[in-house]
Amino acid sequence: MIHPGARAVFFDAVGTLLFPAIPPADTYASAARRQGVTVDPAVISTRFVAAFRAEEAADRAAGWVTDETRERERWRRIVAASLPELPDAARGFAELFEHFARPEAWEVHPDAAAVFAELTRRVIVAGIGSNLDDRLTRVVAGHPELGPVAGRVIVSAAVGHRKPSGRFFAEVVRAAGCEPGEIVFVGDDVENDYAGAEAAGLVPVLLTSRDQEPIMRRVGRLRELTGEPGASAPEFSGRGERESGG
Ligand SMILES: O=C(O)COP(=O)(O)O
Repeated sequence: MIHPGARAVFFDAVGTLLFPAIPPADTYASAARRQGVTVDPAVISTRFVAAFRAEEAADRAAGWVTDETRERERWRRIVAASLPELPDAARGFAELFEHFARPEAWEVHPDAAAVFAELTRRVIVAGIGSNLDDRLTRVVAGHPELGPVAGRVIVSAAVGHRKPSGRFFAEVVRAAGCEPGEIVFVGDDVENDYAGAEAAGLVPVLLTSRDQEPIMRRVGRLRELTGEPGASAPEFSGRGERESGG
């Protein structure tokens, strides 16, 4: 799946390399319980997805512009919309924002170390391109197996534009230090990762267990990127949901 002329591979973070260790809705429900409120995680999940999509729609309308302040505001609004019954909304947001900044809140895809080792062997540069904010640096630093990408973590809040903006992918190209067509971008989101990278001239690969037409370049699991068929190892999808949770 990595074409012969490739000189760099950049990975999306959430849903590709990193997965919430606990389903985000359960983490939200625990935050509510600490304030004496019981909320069904299934209800939280439905509200969360709607709030997450609303924030994405607002970003699209604003030309995908972002920064650290906008990211905090995104998550403050998503927490408020997911847990409207919290007596102390500010406390709930602060606890959840901090929770997802901790390395132990996340699991690394079990294929990651083997894939990075193979990229190193082929002298291919590896990095991360994520819509998460500055907290990602702390999360990556807390997982030794992410060491090979730790020096090239590109987050949209620092770039000033979110995926799928071409401005974001231009920064990936700059960090990779080669031509767009020499960069493979791997992610689980059809619009933000696959279509965004493709429009910017990078070579996209979708990580998905579903048979999605007309996506031509896809892998069922990370290991297939460097040539190993997925069938030899059990499927890994992470215990958490696709969205980062805060
Ligand atoms: O959805 C998020 O906030 C995390 O973004 P990512 O999937 O680009 O890492």
